[in-house]
Amino acid sequence: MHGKVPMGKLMRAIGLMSGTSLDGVDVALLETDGEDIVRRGQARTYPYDDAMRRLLINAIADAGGLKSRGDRIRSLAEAERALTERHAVAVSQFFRDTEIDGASVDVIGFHGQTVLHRPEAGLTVQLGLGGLLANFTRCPVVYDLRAADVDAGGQGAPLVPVYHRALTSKLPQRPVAVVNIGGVANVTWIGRDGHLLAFDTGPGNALLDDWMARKTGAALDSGGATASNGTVDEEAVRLCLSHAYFTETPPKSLDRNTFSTDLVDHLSVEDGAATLAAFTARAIARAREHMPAEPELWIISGGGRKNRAIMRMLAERVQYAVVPAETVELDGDSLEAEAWAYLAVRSIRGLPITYPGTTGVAEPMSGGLRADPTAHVIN
Ligand SMILES: Nc1ncnc2c1ncn2[C@@H]1O[C@H](COP(=O)(O)OP(=O)(O)OP(=O)(O)O)[C@@H](O)[C@H]1O
Ligand SMILES: CC(=O)N[C@H]1[C@@H]2OC[C@@H](O2)[C@@H](O)[C@@H]1O[C@H](C)C(=O)O
Repeated sequence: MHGKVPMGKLMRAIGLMSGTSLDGVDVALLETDGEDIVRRGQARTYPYDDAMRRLLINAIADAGGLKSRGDRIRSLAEAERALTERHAVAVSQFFRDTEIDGASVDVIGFHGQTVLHRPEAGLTVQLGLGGLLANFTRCPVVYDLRAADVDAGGQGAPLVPVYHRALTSKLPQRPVAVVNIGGVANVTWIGRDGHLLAFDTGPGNALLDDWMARKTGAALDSGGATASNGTVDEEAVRLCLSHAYFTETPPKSLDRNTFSTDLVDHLSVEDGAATLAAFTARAIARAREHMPAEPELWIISGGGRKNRAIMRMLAERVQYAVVPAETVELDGDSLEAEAWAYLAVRSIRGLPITYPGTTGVAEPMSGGLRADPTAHVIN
């Protein structure tokens, strides 16, 4: 049942997200009309192995030399093919693990892997072969959802805000803030009338991950235990927060590698972790400087909600409650994958996915490319 679906009808969509932390493919099922109706289904994560992660790290390094978004220099072509195959495997594993019938899915929303994000130069590059994934999965695929926005002068990120609005439409608190703490952190502010303001706040966990890997060999600071045992170097945090990015008026977005751990290099593992956690939390709190009114609730999604140091430091600096997504019956691990399912349905229906308040485009606009499976050739 891959045919056309009339407006207003629910579609069954799969969302696929591979975020900046390079930890794996998040897969989620959603039933939605692309507007207010959102029925969240099952979700799973399929972690990358070391070889895939290394391929992506090399691709990100090589992407630094890209002049146009279509070029696939050095390791990029190999990484793009491997990434697409890994997503196809994740989809078939997902159908096996959840016993969902793949033929009942109307569309797949495919984020791909961001390897370069320089919207000021009109460039955002997500690896991912939509046509190949459509053929592997035998399902229509919507991909490249950021490109049209950047071509129209937008930031190309964040794209999840319109989904945040749908998810929070029934909550009594307004304005509400939804923060995703992944590799990078981003916030959506939703006003009483549904007005959206969204931007990347600063680092998420990427600096902390890099720090832990370099100092201890661990992939992350599990639960924020190391950061919780350290002392924040106030001067280093002050210097980190003196970066011009924080006073820039949104819309604005970041590349994973905009910030570095240089300013904490002289510290112990624990103090460095505490200082980086404080940098992330205070950069999020500083987002309030750009908001028209104080959010009455802060909902946190992404892996960073599991870092108790970041959560505590953020709660200390904002006026209202800071809660993990689960407190309001959302899933903080699958939210972005769900968003890509939602965005794919909006794309197919020609509904806007980006707005002046989210990416800075002049008018609300849709985006995304659609690839349908090609007919089987019978020899
Ligand atoms: N148990 C945990 N304790 C502390 N931190 C954690 C835990 N689990 C995951 N994280 C952090 O969460 C990050 C992954 O979060 P998430 O999967 O939301 O990011 P992402 O989607 O890849 O990134 P982005 O949203 O920036 O694209 C890792 O970098 C890791 O540091
Ligand atoms: C260019 C890019 O991939 N940006 C990501 C990244 O990861 C978090 C933050 O930076 C956000 O801007 C965005 O992802 C989310 C899912 C978004 O577009 O809403």
